[in-house]
Amino acid sequence: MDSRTSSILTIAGITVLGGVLAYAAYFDYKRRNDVDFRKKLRKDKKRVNKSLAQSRESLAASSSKDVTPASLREALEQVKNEEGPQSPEEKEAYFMSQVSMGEQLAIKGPDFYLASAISFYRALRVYPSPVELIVIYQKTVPEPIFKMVMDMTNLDVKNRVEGYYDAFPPESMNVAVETREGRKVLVLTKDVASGEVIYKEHPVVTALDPDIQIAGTHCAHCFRVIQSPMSIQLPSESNPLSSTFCSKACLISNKSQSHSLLFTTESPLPPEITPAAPPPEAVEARRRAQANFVAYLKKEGRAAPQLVARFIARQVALETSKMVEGGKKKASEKDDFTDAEGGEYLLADHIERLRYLEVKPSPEELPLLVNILQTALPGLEQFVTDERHATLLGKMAYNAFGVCFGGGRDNKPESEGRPEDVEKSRTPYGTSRQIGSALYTLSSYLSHSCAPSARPSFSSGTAEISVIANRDLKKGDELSIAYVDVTQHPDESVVECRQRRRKELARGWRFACGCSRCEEEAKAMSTEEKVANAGEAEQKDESKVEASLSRYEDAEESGNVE
Ligand SMILES: C[S@@+](CC[C@H](N)C(=O)[O-])C[C@H]1O[C@@H](n2cnc3c(N)ncnc32)[C@H](O)[C@@H]1O
Repeated sequence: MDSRTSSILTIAGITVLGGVLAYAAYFDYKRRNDVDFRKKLRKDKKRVNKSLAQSRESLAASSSKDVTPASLREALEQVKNEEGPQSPEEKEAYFMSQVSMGEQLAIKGPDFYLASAISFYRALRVYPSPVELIVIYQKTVPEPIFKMVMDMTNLDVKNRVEGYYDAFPPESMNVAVETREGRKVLVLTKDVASGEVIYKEHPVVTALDPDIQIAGTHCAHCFRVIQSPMSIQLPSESNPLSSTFCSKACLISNKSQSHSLLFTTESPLPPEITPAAPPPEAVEARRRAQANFVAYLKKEGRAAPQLVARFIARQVALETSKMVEGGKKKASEKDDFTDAEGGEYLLADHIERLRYLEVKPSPEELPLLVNILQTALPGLEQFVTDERHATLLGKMAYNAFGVCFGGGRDNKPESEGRPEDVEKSRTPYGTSRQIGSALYTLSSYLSHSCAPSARPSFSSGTAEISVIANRDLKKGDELSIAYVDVTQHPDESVVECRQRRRKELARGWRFACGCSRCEEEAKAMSTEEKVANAGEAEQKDESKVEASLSRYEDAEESGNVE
């Protein structure tokens, strides 16, 4: 690995070490708002003493000048196996004790450099802004020690980055992610029979279509049809989107994942560490920020901005829940997104790897979202930069599924925009028949075919996706679904059906379909052409696909990441 690759890897992976860093905002908030905070920190001596003892042990184990890659690997494993501090207070105390230990050991000379590096590395693992800390280390820590810290960081990041597709997806999903012809695809890990459910997956985030949301006919969390006596609504001041829930369980999940942060004035921190009630003007500012964002969502009528907002809120919620002892992911939360085996990978790891379309967000959108985060907890706004926001929108546009029950509905209001601007989601029934959109981790990798080997189904009556085999399939076969309606309609010829679906694919996902059906139909058409002059239609068809594609060519090159 050359030094450039290594530093890119470090920068890319460093946020992984630090998680979403919600507690950075929390530190900041507490420092500014809670005078007792520092006093409490000083009292928390127990954890400090424990980590000092750990550092003394490492010191005894490594008083040698010969630091080999094997000893660095061993040191990394040791640190990773240690039980780290949990709460923000513990993290801060631990951080300070490890930095001070690192400094003292560094002064003792080269025999103690590895032990010193271990301490600095421990501090780095809990610091809210690791990249910033590395810059400080570079200027202040002796060079050989700094190099050891960086070697450990790179090794950890490399293991995590490279090991991802070994751990994900879990074996129980019956598929693996493989790269074929430069694309990531899902490949079966066992034989399946036609009609068999290959895997099921819960969504990461969902957003009902606006008309359904207003009608209150479906649960805003799981999408289940509401049985009227069961419907639950929050008071209107905490429910600006007029969400209806099918059960208390869905209401609680939705609130804890995203609703509370985005649409209520409740504290975004766990009750154990909720600071004193904010002043009325701060509550009012938060409510205004939410109302403005909701007005924007209603005006736009698109799913992607809501999916992005809910995704960011969910990440914040996952991180803040870890701020209290025992607050790691609860068993009930586990199935809500496809967990990687070993549990080392976070929601951010899964989403980070998804490809995205280059999109131009409306300039209004980010400031509105930032305002919601900032008024909920000052400091949270740091998590969404322009680039991150555009990338997330592009990920939603590229990967979201349209959720359709049965064959889908036929009362969705017509979109007013130009066909090429209409938001598209992946569904074999067509976006016009969906009730809402949902993003899944594993299913994001499903590729398209006009003669698909599998189909998405929502047979549980919720947004949980089941992927079902369309025919008998063998281990090693690639799974494909139809992103668009590929059935030939009664009023369409083969040529027209081919043209319609290829145009939709080019507009929505920016590729020219090369599936076996498209190729066979093209061949058959060139024969027909001689007989019935159908070639004209074919040429028109291809030129339309080409026109759609060339419009997006630049974006395709820069927007799709591996
Ligand atoms: C939602 S992503 C699917 C995951 C993607 N294959 C990956 O590498 O991560 C959709 C993109 O996959 C690619 N894709 C899917 N099916 C394809 C196909 N049949 N032929 C060519 N590209 C396809 C296109 O670039 C499309 O925009």
